[in-house]
Amino acid sequence: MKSLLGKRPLIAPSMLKCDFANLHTDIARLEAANAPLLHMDVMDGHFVPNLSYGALVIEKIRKCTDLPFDAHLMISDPEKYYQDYVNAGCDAITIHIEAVPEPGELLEKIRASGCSPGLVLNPDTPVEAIKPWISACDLVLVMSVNPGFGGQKFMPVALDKLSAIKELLRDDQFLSIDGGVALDTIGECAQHGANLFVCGSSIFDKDDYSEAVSGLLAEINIKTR
Ligand SMILES: O=C(CO)[C@H](O)[C@H](O)COP(=O)(O)O
Ligand SMILES: [Fe+2]
Repeated sequence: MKSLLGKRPLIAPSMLKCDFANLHTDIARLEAANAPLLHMDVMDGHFVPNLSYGALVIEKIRKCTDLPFDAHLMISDPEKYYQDYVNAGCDAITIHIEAVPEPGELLEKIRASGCSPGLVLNPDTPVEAIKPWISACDLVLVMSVNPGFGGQKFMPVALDKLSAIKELLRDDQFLSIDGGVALDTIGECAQHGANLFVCGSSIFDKDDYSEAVSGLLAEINIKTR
C-alpha cells in the first residue's frame, strides 16, 4: 500500500458488485481503466447480514492480477482469520472497531505479517472509538452506509467524521470512504479529506469502467482545485 501513497487520490473498485461469472474479464477491464487497487469485501453472514466470499476466493483472484488488494473484513472474529487473508495475498487488511474494540495487538500482528493494517468504523460509531489506535494504522476507512450490501444511499454523517479523522492522520496514512460513493457524493468526500474512494455501483453499474473511473477522478479534481 505504501507504494500507492504518491498516487492519491485513488479509486478502489469494490469487488462486491463485480461480475463473478466473468471475473477474469472484469479484472482486465478494471486494469484497463487504470484502477490502482481492488477492494475485497469479506462478509461472514454474522457481523453483517450477508455472505460474500473469503480467503479461498481471494487467493484465486490473486493469480489474475498484480493489483494490490485492500481487504475489508466484515467478520466477527478477525483475530482468528486474518492470517488466511495475509496468506491469500492481501496487501492491506482492515478490521472493524465494532468487532474488535481493543484492536492494538491485532493491528500490530497484521503489520508484522507484512500487510498494511487498517481500522474501519460504522456510521453509528463515533470517531472517539478508534482514536487511540489511529497512529497504528496505515488506513482508516469511514463507512458511509451500514455494511453488508452494495448499492445503498450515502449517509452524510460520514462527512464530519472524515474531517475529524483527517485532523488526526499523518501524511503517510490513507483516509478511505466506503458506501454510496458516486459522482454526486465523491467531491464532498474529497473536500472533507478522503483520498481513497471505494466505489461499487458507481463503476460496476456502468458499461464503460474507464469512463466511470475517470469521471469519478474528474469530479474530485473539480471539487478540490
Ligand atoms: O463494504 C461495502 C458494503 O458493506 C462495499 O464496499 C460498498 O457497499 C460498495 O458498494 P457501493 O459503492 O455500491 O455502495
Ligand atoms: Fe467495503
